[in-house]
Amino acid sequence: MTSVTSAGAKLRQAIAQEQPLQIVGTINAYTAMMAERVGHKALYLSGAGVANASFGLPDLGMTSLNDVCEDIRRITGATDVPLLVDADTGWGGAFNISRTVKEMTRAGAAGFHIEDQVAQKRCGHRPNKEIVTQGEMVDRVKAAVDARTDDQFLIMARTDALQQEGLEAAIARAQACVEAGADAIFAEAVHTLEQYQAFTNALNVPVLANITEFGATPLFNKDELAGVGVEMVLYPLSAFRAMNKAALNVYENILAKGDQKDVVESMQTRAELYDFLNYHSFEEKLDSLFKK
Ligand SMILES: C[C@](O)(C(=O)O)[C@H](CC(=O)O)C(=O)O
Ligand SMILES: [Mg+2]
Repeated sequence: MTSVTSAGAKLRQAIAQEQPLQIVGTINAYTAMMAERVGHKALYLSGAGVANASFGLPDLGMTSLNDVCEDIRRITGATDVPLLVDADTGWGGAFNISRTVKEMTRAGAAGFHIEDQVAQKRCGHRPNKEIVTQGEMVDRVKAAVDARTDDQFLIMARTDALQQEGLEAAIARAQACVEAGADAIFAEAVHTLEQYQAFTNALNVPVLANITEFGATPLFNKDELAGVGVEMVLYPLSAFRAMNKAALNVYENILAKGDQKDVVESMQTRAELYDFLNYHSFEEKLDSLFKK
C-alpha cells in the first residue's frame, strides 16, 4: 500500500476504494465531525451552503474565495476526512483560478470542482443557466491543472451544459476537460440513469452524480448509480436542509408555547454533543495540567 499523505491523496484513495464513494455535505466543523464519526469517507463544502448558511445569501455567485477558504479551514481543522470543495466558476480568469487552487490547497481541501457557468452563476438545478464556451471552460481547467502545488489535489470539472446544449454537447465538453487534465467530471442536473451511463461510457475518469433534493435529478440510490458506472455520489445539502427544518420547528415552538418541552425529544443531548466534541478529554487535560 502506498502511504497516504495529502488530503488529495486521501480523496483519490477513497474514490478507488469505495464503489461508489458517497460524499456528504457538511455545513460546518461540527457536522463534519459527526459525519466523520459515523464513518463517512469524504466530505463536501457546498457553495450554496457557504452562501446560505454562513452569509444568508442565495447561491448566485456572491461569495468570494476568502469566504469559502474560511469555512474550509474550519472543517479541515476539525476532521481528517478529505474535503471536496465547490469552487463555483473559480472566481475569475486564469490567475484567479490559480489562486483558488493554491489557497484551497493551503486551507486543507482535497480537491475542488470548477464549473462552466458564466460568472453570474445560478444553482445548477435552476432554469435559465448560462454557460461559457467550451474553449473558455477548457482554459479554466488548464489554469487549474497548471496551478497545482500538490499533484494529488483533485481537479473536477463540472459541466452545466446539459440544460442548454443537450447530452452530446455536455459529454463533448466533459471529454475536452479531461483532455485538458481534469481528474474527474461532475455531470450536473442529469435526469436519468441512461444519461449517467452515457457520461461514464464516454469518459475514462470518475464521474460524480449530484443527488441534491428538490432538483432536476431523481433521488437515485447509490447502487443504481454504481450500476451505470458512477464512482462518486454527492449529497451536498441533505443534512443542512434537515437541520433547517428542525431549527425552524424549535423557534416556532418556543414562540408559540413559551417553553421547549415539546421539542426536547428532537434535540441532540448535551451528553451526545460532548461525546462528538471529545469534551471530557479536554477537561481531563485541564485537570492533569493544572492539578489543584
Ligand atoms: C452542488 C451545488 O453546487 C452546491 O452548491 O451545493 C448546488 C446544490 C443545490 O443547489 O442543490 C447545485 O447543484 O448547483
Ligand atoms: Mg454550488
